[in-house]
Amino acid sequence: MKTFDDLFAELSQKAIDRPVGSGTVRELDAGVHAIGKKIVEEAAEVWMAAEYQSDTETAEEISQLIYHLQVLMVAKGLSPEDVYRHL
Ligand SMILES: N=c1c2ncn([C@@H]3O[C@H](COP(=O)(O)OP(=O)(O)OP(=O)(O)O)[C@@H](O)[C@H]3O)c2ncn1[C@@H]1O[C@H](COP(=O)(O)O)[C@@H](O)[C@H]1O
Repeated sequence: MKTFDDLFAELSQKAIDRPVGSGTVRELDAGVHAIGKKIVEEAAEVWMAAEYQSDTETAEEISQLIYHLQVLMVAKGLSPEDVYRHL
């Protein structure tokens, strides 16, 4: 099972290797404004799933929100430690 740190390491490597077909590379190229919009969209989907859908669907939406937050972190050059120090 993939953890937060595993995914972050994978996305950071994608940003360096830039493999063809990577959605992460596409999203990084779209820029912070586009990534921010995706985060807002996914956050709303988490909210709606929590109110009206199953726990499994809610967990899936949360995973997608985490993914887009991580893409933003990579775009901004932020590490997990930069975030953890505020927890
Ligand atoms: N965990 C994720 C992940 N979660 C969400 N997403 C993206 O976020 C989108 C969210 O899906 P939705 O159905 O909510 O959105 P949608 O409107 O249908 O999608 P779009 O039209 O906006 O692409 C998905 O289509 C994916 O593009 C993810 N994309 C990639 N990953 C993981 O990131 C890693 C790198 O992926 P690549 O860069 O694509 O190789 C791999 O381990 C992937 O499993």
